[in-house]
Order: sequence, then C-alpha cells, then structure tokens
Amino acid sequence: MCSPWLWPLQLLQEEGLNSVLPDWLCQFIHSWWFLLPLVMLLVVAAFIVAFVLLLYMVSPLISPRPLKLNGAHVVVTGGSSGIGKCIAIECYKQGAFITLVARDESKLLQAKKEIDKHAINDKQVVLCISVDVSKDYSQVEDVIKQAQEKLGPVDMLVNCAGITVAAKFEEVKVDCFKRLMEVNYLGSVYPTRAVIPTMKERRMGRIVFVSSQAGQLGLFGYTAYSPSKFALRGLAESLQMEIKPYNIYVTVAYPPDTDTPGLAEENKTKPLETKLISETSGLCQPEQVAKVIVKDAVQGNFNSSVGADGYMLSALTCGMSPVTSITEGLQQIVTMGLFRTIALFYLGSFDSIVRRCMMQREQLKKNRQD
Ligand SMILES: NC(=O)C1=CN([C@@H]2O[C@H](COP(=O)(O)OP(=O)(O)OC[C@H]3O[C@@H](n4cnc5c(N)ncnc54)[C@H](OP(=O)(O)O)[C@@H]3O)[C@@H](O)[C@H]2O)C=CC1
Ligand SMILES: CCCCCCCCCCCCCCCC(=O)[C@@H](N)CO
Repeated sequence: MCSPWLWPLQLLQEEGLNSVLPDWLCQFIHSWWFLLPLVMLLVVAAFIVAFVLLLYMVSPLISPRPLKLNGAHVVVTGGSSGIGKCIAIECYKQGAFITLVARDESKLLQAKKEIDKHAINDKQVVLCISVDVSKDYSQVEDVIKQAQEKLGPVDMLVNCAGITVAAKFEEVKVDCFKRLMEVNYLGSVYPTRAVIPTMKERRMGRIVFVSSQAGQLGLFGYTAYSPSKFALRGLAESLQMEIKPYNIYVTVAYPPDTDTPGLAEENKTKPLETKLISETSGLCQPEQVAKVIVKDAVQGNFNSSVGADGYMLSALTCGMSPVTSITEGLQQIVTMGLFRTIALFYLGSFDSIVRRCMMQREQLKKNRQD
C-alpha cells in the first residue's frame, strides 16, 4: 500500500482486520487507488448539488407571495418630496390608492398634483394628511384611522419621512441627536405601531423602513444620523420575527446618496470628508431608488439595496437578518470572505481621506497664522 489515501486500509491490515473487506474489493482498490480522490470529490459535489436542489424545492415555503398593488392602499410618510414622492408615484402607476403623510400642506398638495398625473384608472385617489410623525403617537394613530376610513385598511406602509445632519460630532447641536432619533426612528415606530393591529387581523401587509447605506456602516460626519438609521434595522429584525406568521413582511431599504431636495439641503453644510467618502457609492436618481424599493417590498424581501456597492454592503452586513430567498442566502455564504477583503481596502481609503483632509486643514490654519 503506497498511497496516503489508503491509510484506513493499511490500518485495518495492521490490526489484522483485513478480513473485514472482501478480497475483490481490496484488489479493486489496489489497482484503482488513484481514482479515489476523484470519486470522493464527485460524492461531495453530488451532496452539495442535492442539498442546493433540496433548498430550492423548499424555497416556496420561505418566499412570500407577492403583494398586488392594483387596488391596494399604500401609506407613504415623507411622501411629499424626494424618495417618498417617487415611491408614491411608482405605486400609483401600478394602480394603488395613496395616502401621503408629511407636515407641510402646500408641499403635500403639490406632490398630489404630480402623482395624480400617473393614474392608470379613474377610481384611484391620492389622500394628503398633514402631521408630524415624530411628536405625538395619538396624533399619528388618528391619521392612520382617518386614512383607513377613507381608503380602507392599509396594505403597505412606507416609512420614508426622515431628516439628515452631516457634521463633525462636536459640531452637531446636542438637541440634534435627539431630534434625529425622534424623526428617523420614532417617526417610523409610530405609524408602524398604528397599522400593525389591523394588518395582523387581516393576516397580510407590508412594512417598509427607509434606512440608508449610512445605516449599515458608520461614516465621518454621520454621528447623529447613522445611529438613527441603524436603529431601524434592529426594529425591523425584531418586528419581522413577530409578524411573519401573520403573513406580514418587512423591508429595510439602504439607499446611497440620492438626488433629492433633502440631499441638496444636506450638501450645504456637509463636511468635505463626508462628501468624498459618500462619492464612493455614487449618486442615484430617486425614481431608480423608488423602483427598487417598491419591487423588493412587493416581493417581501427583507433587504433592499441599490447598485454594486449597495449589494456588497448588504451581503457583508447581513448578520442575523432574515433571508427571503435561497439565492440570497447562498450568495451571502459564498461572498462573505471576499467582500470583507474588499471592505478592508475601502476602510483604508476612507481613513486616508480623513487623514489628508485633517492635514490640509492644519496646513491652511498655519498659513493663515504666518
Ligand atoms: N437623499 C438621500 O441621499 C438619502 C435619503 N435617505 C432617506 O430617505 C428618506 C427620504 O429622503 P429624501 O427624499 O432625500 O428627503 P426629502 O427631504 O426630500 O423629503 C423628506 C420628506 O419627509 C417629510 N418629513 C420630514 N420630517 C417629517 C416629520 N417630522 N413628520 C412628517 N414628515 C416629515 C418631508 O415633508 P415635511 O418637511 O413637509 O414634513 C418630506 O416629505 C429619509 O429618511 C432619508 O434619510 C437614505 C439614503 C440616502
Ligand atoms: C464590500 C464593501 C463595500 C463598501 C462600500 C462602502 C460605500 C460607502 C458609501 C456610503 C455612502 C453613504 C450614503 C449615505 C446617504 C444618506 O443617507 C444621506 N445622504 C441622507 O440624506
């Protein structure tokens, strides 16, 4: 016996147990031992293929049935501007009835006019309700009640109302930390809390939280904003575990920088570091982001991301989030190590952006003093 692959046989022989195997098998192995690794490889490959096929066979048990938007009632908070408005338009184009929720009434009416142009039948309605989603739960509950009385039970809630502050930690006003948590986090908790009981009774529904790529990683300038978006992920994961048996599906969207009035406002005071780092994953159009979010929500996908960086970030930060398709799960398993390697290069380049900006600032200061 000369091959290392045959050591179990050798062991048997040494133990005087070679009688365990019939002679013909011993001879066969002796003459074809070099094929053994190949056979083992084939067996392993066959097991993997069988396992994946099995997973695909049970996949209908994991993936929810798509929601029909035609005739559905969709509530969009922050629906008077930017991404929220485009989400409303996208749903309206597919025959939904829309309730827009935001504070400024004139902006709401303006958005309603714009959305109305995309009607596909003359029964469709856009209802506008003005409220601050972050202040008082009972007010938000009233708004949802009003909307349900006029347009029926809510089939899909999109929590898109949000605000941003981009500045260095010590330059963020202390009140801002609280305000961002109120609007971005509690402003998503309240409407969700108000629609869940009816959704559970009807055993159907979709809840969307619009987080951000800055809700998947912490970045220079987002010490107040990022935590408020990370919080949505914790809420979404816990809630999804509770409501899945009621056939209600949660989607968390992580858009990159998107060309909206909100971003224009943010850019006025954004630190250079934040600008340079965010440029990495490019600028998206709100129509494109809205399309992806609506598609993922309709399909009941837990995760919704845009672009190549968005895809990598989502696979990398999947953690213990629920999986809504076999393909997604397999991709996460296979790509994790590779994406972490790529991420280390990104982190290195972000650190060097921050260091360069700091040195430039100090040089400028010194020059002024001289
Ligand atoms: N644009 C971007 O680059 C990205 C944005 N996002 C997130 O997407 C969401 C939408 O962003 P974007 O479209 O840029 O924002 P916009 O500023 O363009 O729109 C924000 C919307 O939210 C409403 N809103 C704000 N505060 C409140 C409040 N307290 N109560 C009720 N409504 C409120 C606004 O109306 P009103 O002021 O009249 O109340 C408006 O309709 C936000 O949550 C944002 O964090 C995520 C990633 C990237
Ligand atoms: C494999 C690893 C890949 C890593 C890619 C990293 C890319 C980081 C870019 C982060 C951009 C953050 C945009 C936040 C936008 C936002 O929420 C505000 N504009 C809101 O107004």
